[in-house]
Amino acid sequence: MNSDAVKSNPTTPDPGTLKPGTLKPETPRNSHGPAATGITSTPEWRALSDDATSLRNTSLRKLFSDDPHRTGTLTLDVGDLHIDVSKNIVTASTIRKLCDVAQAAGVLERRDAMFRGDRINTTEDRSVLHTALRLPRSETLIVDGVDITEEVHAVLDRMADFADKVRSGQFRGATGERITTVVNIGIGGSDLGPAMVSQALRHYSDAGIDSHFVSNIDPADLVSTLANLDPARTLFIIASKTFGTLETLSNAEVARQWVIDTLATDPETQKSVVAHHFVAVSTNIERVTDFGIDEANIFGFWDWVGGRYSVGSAIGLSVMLQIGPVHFREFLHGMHQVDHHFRTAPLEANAPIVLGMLGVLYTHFFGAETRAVLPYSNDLARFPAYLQQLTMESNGKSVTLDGSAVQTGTGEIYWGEPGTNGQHAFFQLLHQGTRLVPCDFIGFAKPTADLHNDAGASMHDLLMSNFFAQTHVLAFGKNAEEIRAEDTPESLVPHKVMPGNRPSTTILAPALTPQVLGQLIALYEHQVFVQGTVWSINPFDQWGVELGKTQAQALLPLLTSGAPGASTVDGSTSDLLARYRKWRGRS
Ligand SMILES: O=P(O)(O)OC[C@H]1O[C@H](O)[C@H](O)[C@@H](O)[C@@H]1O
Repeated sequence: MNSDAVKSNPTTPDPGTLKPGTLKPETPRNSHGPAATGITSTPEWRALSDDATSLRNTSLRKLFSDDPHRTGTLTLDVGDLHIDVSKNIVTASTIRKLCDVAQAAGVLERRDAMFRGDRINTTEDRSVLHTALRLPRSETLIVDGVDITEEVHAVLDRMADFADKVRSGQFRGATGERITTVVNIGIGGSDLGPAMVSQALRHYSDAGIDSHFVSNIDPADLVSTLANLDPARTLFIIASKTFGTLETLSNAEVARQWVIDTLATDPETQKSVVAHHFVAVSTNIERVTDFGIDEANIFGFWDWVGGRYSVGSAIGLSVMLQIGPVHFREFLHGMHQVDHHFRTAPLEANAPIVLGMLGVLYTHFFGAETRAVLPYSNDLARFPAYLQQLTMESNGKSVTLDGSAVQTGTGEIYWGEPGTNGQHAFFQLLHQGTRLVPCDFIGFAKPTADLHNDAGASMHDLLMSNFFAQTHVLAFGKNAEEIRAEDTPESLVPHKVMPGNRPSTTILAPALTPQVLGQLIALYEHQVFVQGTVWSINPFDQWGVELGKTQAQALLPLLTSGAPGASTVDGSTSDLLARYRKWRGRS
């Protein structure tokens, strides 16, 4: 390994440990061993590594004063999104090097393979075609002899027809009442996407339909949701790709009983009551019909749509019912705009590539382990949670596509809260803590609704002044000299120093419309793809969640009785189970 490679090795001790005030990052703490093969042994990676070494010794203050045109060059535009990356610790030359690495990793070839429908999800032998869900009707995509666009639009048309009927009152409950409440029962990708979008686009709700989302196996979720609902006016959507998920099926069974108990006057009417109050979204028609939902009430999708990539499929039915087919199509159009951009924009202007690669840069060369996503929009409160599944279930992997151990860190940890709430909670650590946390700030010029305080100030302006102030302060801070100039007692100066040099990306859009939300989602989806390719992992499987599920099934009998099987669990779990049984009044 030459000296350049040593510099790029994330496990090589770095003399510049993180000191408050300079934010020189400590060596990344991942322990994946020396980077001997794959992307980290390419000349492109070494060039990036050299650049990162000098970047770690500079500051955003210096970068801004060295290049007055910096902001002009370090911005990207995609659809309605204006993305300012100038407050990242990079130069235009770094962006070129990041793009070189992406190219060397085969991002472009793999991207084209994904859009073509190649089976790039190799561990499940599946195509990855969530991008086909938002193809316009006019664009043909044939995979394995099947006209994918036609299939997609056939389902969209059925959804639209159903949505129109429910929204207009043509489709009614078993007793003839209008449907005014929709409860989506699903979990993971069958919940987080529609729940997030439903909240984000609540101001597009125009047919008097109230949406609820039940996901947790914790009965508190279903109980609290059903408490104030009228079954005669409620439609349940059972959303599950596999229709085999314990949480969803248990909640669905209880909901079905609740409806039958109230509305089915005799056993003869049960079937028709279920048909009036239950529809399903799934790829598994057989299981849905076994559950008792009529085939006519099933909206299908395909195994080439990953759960966490499925909000543009029939999984979005609850959203379509709420905002209507026209706005739902605008949402899909926004996603398609970013798909098109990802396919066609030159590397350095390609927003998903640049943003995904910034995450790679901070992960490998700045010791960052997390990325905060901070929407300055209360309507986007669930966006960070949605992104957690999208990004972490996708890229939380430690073996490469060929099954060997990864030689690099993978999977940024995503977290966040809407602004300004986060400012009053964890921003202290962002500003003065010892960790480097790259932040994505997302804001909108126009409010969904505005109010004015006694001084006549627009509350949306107050929100957005915080949005702009935070990225400025994170980047430039306030040094000791500036603090002393304010007559601060010397003993307080070190406490008040704001180190600055904390990177952030600003995503600004005109308004939170269905189209803009679609753009935001696709922007993050494709970042995940870019990173997964560079790390040589499969972002489209999720084997790691299976063992916990089977273990829970195996443990279930031990929650009731300590008898046979107790000896098969470890001492800690066994003690905890005994205490649980005791507190539940069991033997
Ligand atoms: O849609 P379903 O088949 O019910 O799956 C719901 C969720 O459960 C699983 O555990 C997966 O980890 C998720 O990727 C998936 O979205």
